[in-house]
Amino acid sequence: MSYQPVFAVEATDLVKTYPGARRKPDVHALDGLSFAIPAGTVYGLLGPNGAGKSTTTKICTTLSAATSGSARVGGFDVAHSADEVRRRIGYVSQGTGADPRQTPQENLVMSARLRGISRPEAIDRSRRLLAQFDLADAADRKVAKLSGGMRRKLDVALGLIHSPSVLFLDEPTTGLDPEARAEMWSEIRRLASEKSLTVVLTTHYLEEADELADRLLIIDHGRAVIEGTPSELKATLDGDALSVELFEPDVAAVRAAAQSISALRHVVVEARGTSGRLYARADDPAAIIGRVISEFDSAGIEFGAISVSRPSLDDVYLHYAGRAYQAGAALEAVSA
Ligand SMILES: Nc1ncnc2c1ncn2[C@@H]1O[C@H](COP(=O)(O)OP(=O)(O)OP(=O)(O)O)[C@@H](O)[C@H]1O
Repeated sequence: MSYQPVFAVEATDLVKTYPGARRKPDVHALDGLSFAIPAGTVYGLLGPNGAGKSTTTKICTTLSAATSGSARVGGFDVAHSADEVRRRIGYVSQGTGADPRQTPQENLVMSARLRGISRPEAIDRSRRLLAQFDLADAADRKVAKLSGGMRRKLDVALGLIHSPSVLFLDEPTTGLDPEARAEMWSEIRRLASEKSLTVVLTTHYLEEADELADRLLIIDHGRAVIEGTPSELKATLDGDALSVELFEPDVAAVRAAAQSISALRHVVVEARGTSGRLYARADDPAAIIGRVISEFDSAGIEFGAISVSRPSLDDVYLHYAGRAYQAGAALEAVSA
């Protein structure tokens, strides 16, 4: 039996600074990021665009060097034992890795041969992977003719051709239609059931991380925001979520009106142009909707739909990052 460390990936104080373009300041893509990924799990690296997810993946897959800090994959240091690390990992990047002029079968066999696998073994592995990913019928069609979902599945199969112990999937469902996304989710769930494989899943979809990850790390501005299982993270939040749609909001007035309702906690008001949203938490928000309506009416606040929900990862992100997940940095966020 091959040795498998307790943690498939361990990163300690990773810093990555890209030099700024002409006269622009340096970009601090990673700013002291640490995490440990238990072997045999699906681990989600979750964060908005530009959070530092791809940079983290590139360092862990030896494609980029950290400015400082260290990372170990499969027990080997990425900087000092890059070959050992490469032998143990599969990496499925955001772009497709398959040659569009070749068939899936040819791509897989070629990839296996490049890894030093014998031709009969390469053919055998490629057939097995095509069957596993439901691509057997497309095995002899040119990749250029395949749908986006089929190509993405082929990318994942290519990442597995040498039987790695850690598979890095960088945004595997970005650009896929809902049907292809659902299919990819079930492929990832199947991979998750293979205890000898650790999957590091980079995503900016909260729902995807919630659905697939055993544990997840929320990253923002190159720093860890919070880490845990999706249910642990949701359980850290007290009460349910109340959200109110706002029209032409006066942020200070909305905040004052919300704060006058003592049952509302963790009030965040965001505004962009003529629209905005109030987020708050309460033990029983449905019971205080009437109070919200009367306070807002008497303060002359224009509002639309009011919704109440159980804690979700959106709420976790809002709570720990201080702003709504979908909203960009351009939003004016005020928390209280
Ligand atoms: N080669 C580079 N040169 C300069 N800046 C870079 C480079 N690569 C990434 N960055 C910057 O580093 C930061 C983190 O980027 P990174 O691609 O790691 O984020 P991400 O979370 O993967 O985002 P996305 O979801 O958009 O891929 C961003 O500000 C990005 O613009």
